[in-house]
Amino acid sequence: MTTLFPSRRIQILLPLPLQGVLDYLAPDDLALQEGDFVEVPLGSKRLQGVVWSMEPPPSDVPDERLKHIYGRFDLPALPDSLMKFIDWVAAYTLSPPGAVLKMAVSVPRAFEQAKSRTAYRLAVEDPEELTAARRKVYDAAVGDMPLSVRDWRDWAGVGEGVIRGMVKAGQMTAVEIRGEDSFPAPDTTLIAPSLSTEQATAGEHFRDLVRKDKFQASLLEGVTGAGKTEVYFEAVHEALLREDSQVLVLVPEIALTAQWLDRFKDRFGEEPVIWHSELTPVQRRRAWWGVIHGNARVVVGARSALFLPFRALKLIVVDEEHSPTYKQEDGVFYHGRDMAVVRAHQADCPVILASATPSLETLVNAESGKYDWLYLGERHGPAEMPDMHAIDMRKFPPASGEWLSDPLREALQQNLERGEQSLLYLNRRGYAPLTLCRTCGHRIQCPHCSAWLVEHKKTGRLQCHHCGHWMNKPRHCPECDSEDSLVACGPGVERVAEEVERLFPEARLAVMASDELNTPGEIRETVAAIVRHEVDIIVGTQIVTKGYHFPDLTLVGVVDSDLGLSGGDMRAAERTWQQLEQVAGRAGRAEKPGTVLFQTFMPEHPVIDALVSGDRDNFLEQEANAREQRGMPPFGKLAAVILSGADYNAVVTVARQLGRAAPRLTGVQVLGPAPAPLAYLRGRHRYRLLVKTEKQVNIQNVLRAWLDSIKISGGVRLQVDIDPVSFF
Ligand SMILES: Nc1ncnc2c1ncn2[C@@H]1O[C@H](COP(=O)(O)OP(=O)(O)OP(=O)(O)O)[C@@H](O)[C@H]1O
Ligand SMILES: [Zn+2]
Repeated sequence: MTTLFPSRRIQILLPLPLQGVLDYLAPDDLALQEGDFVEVPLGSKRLQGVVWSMEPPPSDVPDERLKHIYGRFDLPALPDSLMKFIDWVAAYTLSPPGAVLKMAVSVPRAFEQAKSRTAYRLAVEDPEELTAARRKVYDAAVGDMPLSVRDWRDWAGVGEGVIRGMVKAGQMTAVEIRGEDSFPAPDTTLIAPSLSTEQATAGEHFRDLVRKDKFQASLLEGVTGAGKTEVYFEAVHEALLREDSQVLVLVPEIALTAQWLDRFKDRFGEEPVIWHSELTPVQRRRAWWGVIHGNARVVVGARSALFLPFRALKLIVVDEEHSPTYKQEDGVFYHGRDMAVVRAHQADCPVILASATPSLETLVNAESGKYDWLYLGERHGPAEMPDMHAIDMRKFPPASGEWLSDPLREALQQNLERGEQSLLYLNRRGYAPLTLCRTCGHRIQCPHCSAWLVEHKKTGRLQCHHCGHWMNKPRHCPECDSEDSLVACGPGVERVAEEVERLFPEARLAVMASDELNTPGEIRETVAAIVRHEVDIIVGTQIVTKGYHFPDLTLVGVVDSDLGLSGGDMRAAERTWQQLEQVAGRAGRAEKPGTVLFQTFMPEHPVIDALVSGDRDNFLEQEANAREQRGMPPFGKLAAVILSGADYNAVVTVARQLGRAAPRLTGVQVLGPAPAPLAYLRGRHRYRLLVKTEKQVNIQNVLRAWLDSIKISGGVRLQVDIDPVSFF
C-alpha cells in the first residue's frame, strides 16, 4: 500500500503474548501520545493496542512494509506509571509485555462507547420480612451498585424469577445506567472513631507519609484485633483530602470482605469500587472506566487491581500482606504484595503492608530499616489476647474415626453452656481426604492428577481438588471389586461437623468451607448469621481466618495443628504459624476473654511453642537464620522452572536438556530436574527445576540466557516462577 498522507513510525504493544512491540505507521496529523489506545490491523484481524513509543529505535524494516493504524480511541491514555509498571513486571517475571498489558486492559467492550441499559437497585425496607430466596438477594448485595437481572441472579445464586418478583413488589427499583457512569465520591467529613494512643501515633505517621507524597513502604504490624483497618483508614482519609487522588486497597479474598465493606461505608459514607475476577462484565467495565477517568477514588480489590489504569495513585494498602493468595500462579506468575511495592514506587506514593503475622520477607525489610515499622501491641478496647494451650494428642487420643479430644470436647460443652460461640478449624474441605479399600488396600486416585479423590458426603461424590474431576462414590472397589469395602480415612470439615452434631445435637452448626459456601452471597449470609449469634459452633477451613470479627466467639479449637508441618517446603513452618495465629486471633475479640486449643502430636514443635508461649520473635528469628544459612529468600533469590506436557517422554527430554545446559556460574545453583511433587496434574506430566542464586546475581539474566539456549518442542510448556511460593 502506498502512503497518501505523510505519516510517522510508532510502536504499538498489543495485549497478546507476543515477544514485544510492533512498528506501525500513523498519519502525521493525528494527535497521538504514548499510552493512547489505537486500533490496528494484524493479519486479517482488527486489534486494539496501546501506543508504547512515539520514537521507535531505527529498524531494518522499511516504512513501505509497515501497516497503518486505523485510528485512535476516545479514551484517556494509559497512565505513564502503569506503562512503566507493565514493562517492569514483564522484565521481572520473564513474561511477554503484551501478556502483562492484557491484564491491564482485559475489560469487555472497554473501547466501545457505552450504551445505556436498565439495572436494578435494592429498595428493601425491612429485610426481616423477606422470603428466604429474596433474603439471599438482599444478603448478596455488595454495596448500592445497580445490577442487571442476570447479574443479580448469578451473584445471589437464585433464579431470575426471584429478582423479577422483587422488582414487581417494589423491593427493587430500576435505574438507567451508562457504562461510564461515575462513582460517588467518598465523604471525608464524617466523624472518625476515636483512636487509642498507639493507633493514633501510627495513624499520624501514615498521614504524614501521604502528605509527603513520596514513595515509602511501611509495615503496619499489630496483634489480631488491634484495629489495623482503622489505622490505615487514617491514611486513606488523608489521601482522599487531595483533589482527584486515588487509593488502592488490596485484600486477599474479595468475596470475603463483607465486614470490611461495611466498615468502609461507616467511615466514608460510600462503598469503594470493587475489583476482582468474578465481577460481571458490566461491573468490570464500569470499574475500569471509573479508574481511568479518575472518578473511582478508592478501589478495593484482589491482586489484579494492581493493573488498573490509575491516574493519580496516592496510596496503596496491602491488607493481610502475608497471605499466599497474593501469589498468581498461572499466566504471568507474580506476587501481588511485592508488585504493590513496585507499583507504589513507580507512582511515587506510600504503600502500607498490614498484617498480624507479617511474612519473613517483609519483616526483614522492616528490620533493616528499608520499610517503616509501626506496631500495635494491644487489642482495641477491653479485649485481651486469648489464652492459648496445646492439647497433646498422645495423651488424649480420640476413639478411632473421631477427631476431637476430651479436653476440646469439654471446652466446647462449657462454651455452649455459657452461650458463647466456638470455632473448630481444620484446613481440609470435604468429608475425608482419602478413600481406601479394606480388602486390597487400593486408594482411589484422580485419573488426571497424582492426587487422591476427596470424599464429599453431601454430594455423595469423590472429587479431585486440583482438576475438579469427580465420580459417585462406588459400592465396589474399582480394583478388587469387593463390596462395601471402601472406607473413609482421615477427617475433613464435613466429618468434624458430623462429630459435632453427634456430640451436641442441640447446638446450631455452620460449616464454612469454599465448597459449602459458593456464592459471595452465601458467605455473607453465614457471616451475618454468626454475627447475629444464630450459630453456636462453626466448623471451617482457612476461609474463616480472613480477618473476621465475631464478638461472641470465645473458643477456637484447631483440630489438626500439625497439618502442613511435615514434609513441607521452606515456608511450611512460617505458613502454619501464620494460619494458626490468624485463626486463634478470632477468639475473644470483644469483652469476653478467648481461649484457643491446639490439638497436636508435636506439642514441642517450634510452631506450637511460638503460638502457646507467644514468643513469635524467637520463632521468626530461628526461621530467618535457617533461611539465611541456606541462602534462601529473602537472603538469596529463587526461581522455579516448571515443565509440563501430555507426553511424558517429551517432558523428560526437555527437562534433561535443561539440566545439562544448566548455568555453571559462581553464586548460581540449579537443583533438579526432578518430578514435581504433583507429578501429574490435569492430564499433564510435570517436572521442576529450581534456580537459587546469591542476592547480587541478576537471576532474570541467568534464566534468559539459559532458557533461550534450549529449543522446546513436543507440546511441552515451560513456565517460570520467580520467587515461588508453592513448590507442588
Ligand atoms: N479506635 C477504634 N474505635 C472503635 N472501634 C475500633 C477501633 N479500633 C478498632 N476497632 C474495632 O475493633 C475490631 C478489630 O479491629 P480490626 O478488625 O481492624 O483489627 P485488625 O487489626 O485488622 O485485626 P485482624 O488482624 O485480626 O483482622 C473491629 O470491630 C473494629 O471496628
Ligand atoms: Zn484431578
